[in-house]
Order: sequence, then C-alpha cells, then structure tokens
Amino acid sequence: MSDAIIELDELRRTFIVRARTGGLRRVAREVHAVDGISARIDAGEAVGYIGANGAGKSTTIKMLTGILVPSGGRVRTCGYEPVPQRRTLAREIGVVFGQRSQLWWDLPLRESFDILAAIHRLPAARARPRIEQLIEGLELQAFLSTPVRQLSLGERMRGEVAAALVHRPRLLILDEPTIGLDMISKERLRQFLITERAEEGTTLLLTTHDMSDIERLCERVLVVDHGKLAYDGTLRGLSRRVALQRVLVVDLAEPQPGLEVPSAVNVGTELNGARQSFSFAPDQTTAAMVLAEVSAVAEVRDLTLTEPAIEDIVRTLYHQSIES
Ligand SMILES: Nc1ncnc2c1ncn2[C@@H]1O[C@H](COP(=O)(O)OP(=O)(O)OP(=O)(O)O)[C@@H](O)[C@H]1O
Repeated sequence: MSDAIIELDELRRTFIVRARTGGLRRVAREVHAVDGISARIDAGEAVGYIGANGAGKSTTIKMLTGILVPSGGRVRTCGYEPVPQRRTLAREIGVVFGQRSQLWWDLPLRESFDILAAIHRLPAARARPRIEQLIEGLELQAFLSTPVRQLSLGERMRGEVAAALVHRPRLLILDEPTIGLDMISKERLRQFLITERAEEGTTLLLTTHDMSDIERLCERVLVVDHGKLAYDGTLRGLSRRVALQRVLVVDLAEPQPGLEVPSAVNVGTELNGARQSFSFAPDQTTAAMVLAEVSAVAEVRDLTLTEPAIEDIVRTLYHQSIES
C-alpha cells in the first residue's frame, strides 16, 4: 500500500461569527467553513483543490498545516497530527501562500534562503547545493542580492517557492501561487514545479482560481463547495462531467454575423458581427485549430482566449448533484 501524505476523515471547522442586527443586538451565527471532508492523498500525487471564494480551501489548508485546530474529525499530514506535532511536521512540508510572504522583507533574497536552511538545521554541505539547484531551476540569479521588498511579484513568487523547498519537503502546499502573475511568469513557475516533482517525487497540493494551473500540474482534482467535497477524481473525469469548455473571442476586420466553423460553436456576436465568440472542448480540438478555421473565412484582427471559470464548474456539479 502506498504512503499516505494527507488523510482527512470527516474533517470539520466551524466559526462563530457575531453580526449586528438592525438594532444594537449582536447575534451569533455558525459558519461551517469545512463541513465533513474525507480524502486521502498518497505520496507523489499532484492534487488540485478548487472551489469558489469562501468554499473552505484556506481553512482546510490551515488545518493540514497545524495553523488551525479542527472542530471535529481527523487530519493527518505526513503521518503527524498537525497542531500538536507542528514543529516536526514543519520539517516535512513546504507552504507557499500567494498572498503572504515567508521571506525577510528587508534582506536580500539569498539571505532568506540561508536563514531558512539554518532554521531547518541543514548542514552546509546539504544546504549549499540545494540552494544553488533552486536558484538555477527558478532562475533567481539576477536578483539574489535585491531586498525582497524591491522584487516584482513574479520574482518574489519564485523566491517564495524556492524558500518553501530549501529543506526538500515531502509535501508542497501552494495556495494561489500564480495569482497576479503574467503568463510568462506563470508558465515558468509551472515548468519548474513539473521538473521538481519529477526529480524529487514531491507531493503537490495546489489551490488556484486558474484552471490552467490545474491542467498543467495536477492529475487529480478535489472540488469543495460550501465546506463539502463535490468531486474527487481525475481531471479527465471532471472535464467529462462538466465539459471544460474554452472560448475563443475574435475581432474581425469586416463584420460577419453568425459565422460558423466546423470544430467550435458560435456562442456570441457583438459589435454587429465584428466580434464573435467560439466555444470548444480542448480535449477535442485546439484554440489554434479554431483560429485557423475562422481565419480561413474571415480576416482576424485580434483575439482572446478565456479559461473555464471555477465558479461555473462548481455550479454545474451542484446542479448535477441536485438532479441526481
Ligand atoms: N477566522 C474566521 N472567522 C470567521 N469566519 C471565517 C474565518 N475564516 C474563514 N471564515 C469563513 O469560512 C468560510 C470559508 O473560508 P475559506 O477562507 O476557507 O474559503 P476559501 O475557499 O479559501 O476562499 P477564497 O478562495 O476566497 O480564499 C467563509 O465563509 C469565510 O468567511
């Protein structure tokens, strides 16, 4: 049997929120942020954890990492009980919060890595080659001497990922790692994570609002909705259930209302036919193919490609569960 890295059994976390009513009276309300989640993630898996805003993702991650005490159920991370064994667990996991930094703001990036190596009590002979490997893999050389506060968001995120990996954790948890990054920075980070996982066998747990992160990095997806698991399975299985359609929007030189192409469905016409939207399934065709078909019959001036929204995926799963 393979090695369980994360085990959740009916995990729960409730918050008591006090709100003022119309008068001055305060009423207490329970929020079931995580409402009985059971799942198991084995060593070496790469799992996307997705859901709409407020679905319970961060609360789950806080319980996995020992920041928050569960209200009920059981959680084990790398075999440890996260809250009482938080220090031991810290040696096994790396965490990147897209919205929060674990780097020392006023120090050059390089010094954060040295401090982290010391915190993890890594002998210099092990720390040095590892840090060099991360600097190379994440292309950090050009700004190693720059104080963290002066880094661009993309540079800082690469620094954050390196910092989380200095001690070679078995589990890397990434909470919105690509938020706010441009396409090139996103892709560079994803490529690094693919290589790191292949070389080190690191288990990945990733929350994101960007489905491309999931498509590039994860074989398995957990979808959380109002604190409950709405889906646990392969990305392929999810796309079969909810048809992860993409939309190519093209601006044409000459209006051509109602334009049809073989491999996509025209789902919208704007600007009197000068802008048209084509929806397609990425497992059946590609954006390049749809564009080629449109270009064969009309001159394309500009284009954008939209990703499937996670909110739409959750909504579709929710309606399917009600219907069944
Ligand atoms: N400390 C807290 N006190 C009260 N309510 C909280 C607290 N933390 C989270 N919640 C509530 O719990 C629910 C789940 O929040 P959580 O942050 O886990 O969602 P999320 O899926 O991570 O959302 P997002 O994608 O917006 O980060 C929300 O309704 C949120 O308002």
